[in-house]
Amino acid sequence: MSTSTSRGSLISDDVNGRRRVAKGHHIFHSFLNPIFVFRLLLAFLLLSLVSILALGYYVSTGRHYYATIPLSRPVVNVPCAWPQTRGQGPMWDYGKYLPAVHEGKAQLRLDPRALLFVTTTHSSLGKSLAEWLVANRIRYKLEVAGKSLPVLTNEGKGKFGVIIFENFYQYLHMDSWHRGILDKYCREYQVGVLGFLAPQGENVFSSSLPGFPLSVELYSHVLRAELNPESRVLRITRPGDVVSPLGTVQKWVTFRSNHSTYKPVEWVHVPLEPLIPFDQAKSISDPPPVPRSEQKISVLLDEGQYDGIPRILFGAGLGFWLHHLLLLDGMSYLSHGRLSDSLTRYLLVDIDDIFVGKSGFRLIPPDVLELVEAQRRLQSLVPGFRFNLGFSGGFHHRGTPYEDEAEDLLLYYKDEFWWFPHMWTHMQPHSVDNITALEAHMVFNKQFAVEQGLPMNGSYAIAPHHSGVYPVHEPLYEAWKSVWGVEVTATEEYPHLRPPRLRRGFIHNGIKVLPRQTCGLYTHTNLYEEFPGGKEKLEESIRGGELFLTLVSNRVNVFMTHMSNYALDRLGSYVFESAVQFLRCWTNLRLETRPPLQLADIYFDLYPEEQDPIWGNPCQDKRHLEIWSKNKSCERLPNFLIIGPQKTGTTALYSFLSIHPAISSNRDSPETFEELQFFSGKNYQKGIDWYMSFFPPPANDNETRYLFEKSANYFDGTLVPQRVHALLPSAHLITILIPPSKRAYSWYHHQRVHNDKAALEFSFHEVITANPRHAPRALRELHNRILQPGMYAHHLERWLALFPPQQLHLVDGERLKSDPILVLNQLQTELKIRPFFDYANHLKYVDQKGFYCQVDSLNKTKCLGQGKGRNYPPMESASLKFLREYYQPENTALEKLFKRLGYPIPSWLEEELGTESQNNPQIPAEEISNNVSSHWENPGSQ
Ligand SMILES: Nc1ncnc2c1ncn2[C@@H]1O[C@H](COP(=O)(O)OS(=O)(=O)O)[C@@H](OP(=O)(O)O)[C@H]1O
Repeated sequence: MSTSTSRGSLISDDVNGRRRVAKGHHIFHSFLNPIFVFRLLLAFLLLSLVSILALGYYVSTGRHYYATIPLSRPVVNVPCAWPQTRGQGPMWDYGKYLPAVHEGKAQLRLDPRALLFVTTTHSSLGKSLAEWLVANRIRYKLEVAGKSLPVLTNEGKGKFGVIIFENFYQYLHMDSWHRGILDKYCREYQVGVLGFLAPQGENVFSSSLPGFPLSVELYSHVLRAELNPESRVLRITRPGDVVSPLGTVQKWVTFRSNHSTYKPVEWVHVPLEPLIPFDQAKSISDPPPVPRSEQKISVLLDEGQYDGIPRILFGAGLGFWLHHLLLLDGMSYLSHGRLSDSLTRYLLVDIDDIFVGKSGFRLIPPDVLELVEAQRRLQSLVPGFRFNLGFSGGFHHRGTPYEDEAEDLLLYYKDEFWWFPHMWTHMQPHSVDNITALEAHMVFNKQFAVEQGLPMNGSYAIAPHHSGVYPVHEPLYEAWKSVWGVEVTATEEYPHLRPPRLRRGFIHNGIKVLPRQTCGLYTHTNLYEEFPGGKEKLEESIRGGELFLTLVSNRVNVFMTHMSNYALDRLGSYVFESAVQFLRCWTNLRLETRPPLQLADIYFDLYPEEQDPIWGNPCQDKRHLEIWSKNKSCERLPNFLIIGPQKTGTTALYSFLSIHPAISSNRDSPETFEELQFFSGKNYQKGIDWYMSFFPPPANDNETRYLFEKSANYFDGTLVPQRVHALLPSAHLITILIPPSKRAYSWYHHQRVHNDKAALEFSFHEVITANPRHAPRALRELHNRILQPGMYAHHLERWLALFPPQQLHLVDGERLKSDPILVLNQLQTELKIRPFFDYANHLKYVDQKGFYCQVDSLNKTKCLGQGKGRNYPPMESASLKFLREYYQPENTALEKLFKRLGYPIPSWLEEELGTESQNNPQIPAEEISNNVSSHWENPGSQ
């Protein structure tokens, strides 16, 4: 039945379809009609339902939320003197002041490295200076001032391009001998000194600097600062404007001089009369008068005319953001450009999860239009700039109709942007161990990209929550390559999220991983007024703070943002437009952009040393643990390692330890047998999943068990200590030492058995006495490989630089041969292995072999193979004599090392040093560390 009104008539169809017409005067009577009342009620109910549905729609579209946000979004506003005055010249003509060129014509023999003198290793400015150098990848050597000087030259080359003093007074008060050496170095190698004048005393003072025609004054309050646009120091730094307030600096030192060697770099304005605190002013409408002020020099260049050494002096530390830039420029100036970096910075802004977000926090059509506009504005500042959009197709059209409309609009503008894939449903790849399942997710997303005709940037992908990129989940890398042909990704997590300045890149399994930066915006950071910690914090980050310094210090910047950052308040566009404008105002840096693959090539060309990763321990970082497969466990990593060196009895110790019921070794590798040689060779590139796969999975029986591995070439591998320390920082390290001459001889015979050409061609004596510079290559190499590992002290010091002595266990290899039972029993105690296993019942001396061998449960002996305990003629006395002399300095250092660590001196070492007749001096009890091992022969006690 339908109803309609027509000119006062009520026309209705009855149930039989006949049309009934009621005249107007009948209407009143109709009100009393119960059918009419019922209909009215029905109509009212219908109306209510429609209203509820309409309200529901309105609420779900997100428009309501949109209406609640402040009408005024933050508007980009970067005051800057130069854009307005450029070419018009009322202030300065900035057109004239191009970035200074610091490189001179002279060929300077200088390393691009800084020498940084700090007051103490914990002093705050010293720490900030070191951190800033690290962030800018500037190599430096840190020294505590007041101690002796480091070696300054190497083969006629200056080792440092600039000398920095955290406290310049320490340079001034250096003893004359050291000051003389340092100044001589600076003059001869044309190196400058950069110093900070730490304020001394509380009140305003004035004093002269000893030895210089220069006086300093201290001010506890300055009004504003500005740069000298004519300063030849300014290279990265551009005098953007007059700036205040001045960061966290409490006190300023200013400089005064009449000598022409001194030139201002930065000025501050100091008040001429005491300031009236604002709360004491009569009223807001009657603010205190602008105080009269005087300009003082706060950063000073000494051109070196006075004493031949150029210097740059800072009247305040890095608490004032501009000083970060001036420090870089100062180092560049004083090192004649040896410590200069390029002025180009690359910028890529990823918008992850372009379809992922809660309703109400998603883009609506005006946001999309604004995103396109913001991109156009950014393009005028960063040529070719495009937002890089990450998508999970499974979330497409999951918003309200209005939000879905925005996605349609975004896809309409698809060619304006770059696009890259996430997972289809935004799932975390580390939670899927099966490559096929991961590939299936990716294939869905790929189909989506094809259907939508997305202009894929190609070869770049990002994993949701960084999962699987680092710590590496091998199936992700494999699936990425097979489905998308991924060649580049990025993460914030390598080596760790914090501190951001230490984030680095690496290459794994053919995929280049770039470091990713954050701009302070996360999925929930959407409203300017509600920015966590206050909007001032965001402004500070943009205007000289963290975001600004990130852009300055990173040549390649890949930023992570999210879709919701471009909805609501559109903070994402605000932040990047402001940051880019601020950077352009205050620096001469040129911002450029490139697609990810090109960026990755640029990055690894700049930093080739970063290509090889250093695998960290996922269990040492809570965040890493969260994005690590539940099926992986750090219990599958070894507790201790036998690190070598080769030919010292490592196989014997390995096989004897393996008898212990609580100790398990790795399973054999098809290529390198019982040795995995993970940390020392190309296996390291295979990653930690590969390494862990050789160890038994955790047992369910609650029994404590100890895992270990032995690879005898770890001992002298250059990168090995660092790699082991990164993955196994609390591992115990066992090293076995025998006379280095004997080790060399054993290794020579080992090489002959393995048909090493040079070993077969040359006698042992010829090999060890070969000229390391002029001998044929094969001989030279053999010479080095035979002799190098015997530099015991040198190698042990490299391990000790990273591991505490308690984790290093030195085993006397001669004692291991003669009394392995004692050695193993003692080692169990040192390594705190439970339960104790008495080896007396499990090892037996076998005359035929000439060594101890295992005894099995049937009382049968099992000796090591023929390759261990070979028969070869004794070493010629001439070779022995040569080697004793060759190793003499190293053996002397080893003796000292033993004493330092609290070990008794083994008899073979005394023999090698020719000191066996002297009494082994008793080590005072208090010097003997817990590490003392009775498995060392102590001739003193014999
Ligand atoms: N119990 C037992 N059985 C056999 N051999 C023993 C044993 N204990 C120590 N040694 C000595 O170990 C030397 C081999 O050292 P490595 O096992 O470290 O060699 S390798 O680097 O793994 O190739 C080997 O060197 P060579 O004598 O030159 O063959 C042995 O002297």
